[in-house]
Amino acid sequence: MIMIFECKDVTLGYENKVVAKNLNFKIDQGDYLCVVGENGTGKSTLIKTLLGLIKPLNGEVIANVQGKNHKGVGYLPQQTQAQKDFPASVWEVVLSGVLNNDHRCPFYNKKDKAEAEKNMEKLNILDLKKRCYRELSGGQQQRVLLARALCATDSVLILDEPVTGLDPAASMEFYETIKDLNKKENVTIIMVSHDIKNALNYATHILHLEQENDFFGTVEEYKKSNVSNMFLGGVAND
Ligand SMILES: Nc1ncnc2c1ncn2[C@@H]1O[C@H](COP(=O)(O)OP(=O)(O)OP(=O)(O)O)[C@@H](O)[C@H]1O
Repeated sequence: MIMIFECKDVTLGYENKVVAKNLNFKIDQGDYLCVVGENGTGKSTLIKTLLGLIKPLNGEVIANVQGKNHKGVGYLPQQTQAQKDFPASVWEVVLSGVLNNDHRCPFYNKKDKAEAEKNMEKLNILDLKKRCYRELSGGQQQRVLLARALCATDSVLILDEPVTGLDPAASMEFYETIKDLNKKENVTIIMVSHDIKNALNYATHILHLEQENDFFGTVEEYKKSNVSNMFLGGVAND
């Protein structure tokens, strides 16, 4: 098993504010982890910490992230209204995914363009190439952002509440796409979600953040745990 992330006794938070304490968990290549929990329990703070955007207040975060062509993680942030209105073409949005620490030159080369095209094909959005991003539906926008994220990595995707605002059909389509990337291409998935039912359907592991009562384990272990019983009130066994 190739370890991708490991948190050892990690305390998450900001200056003078502890958000979560004593987190211990490990994510291996090919895992599909859903991070669940009530509002404000630190899910987004954990994501920022895994991405290295903020440092843990205590403990150790070990990251072992390597893509095929690029280093790093593909990241799909929570979309703000301003991002939804971004005035660029689909092609420009996807292509910008290749820009990372290793890419110091502001121009795109042939390899970059081939990578962007390949990921658009994979996500079935080649026909949207010339469209303006802000004129797309929510589901189409998420596919564009996913193609963009895949330009940054082919090994780890981090998604923060990716189906928020999508209708049920678009949500299911999105989940199926993520499932294919995980199962067929062994992409490690870390997804923050409030959609617990689908988290339990698709994930291999659950990290439930709750003050003083965090849980980490497989979906099967989670379904049997006290944390899930209290949180779900029976959904786990539906
Ligand atoms: N930049 C920041 N500085 C200080 N405190 C912050 C900052 N960002 C978030 N917080 C606080 O940290 C706590 C955890 O926030 P976080 O966004 O990680 O929770 P969450 O579980 O993702 O919530 P939600 O489900 O509502 O998205 C909250 O109390 C929040 O107010």
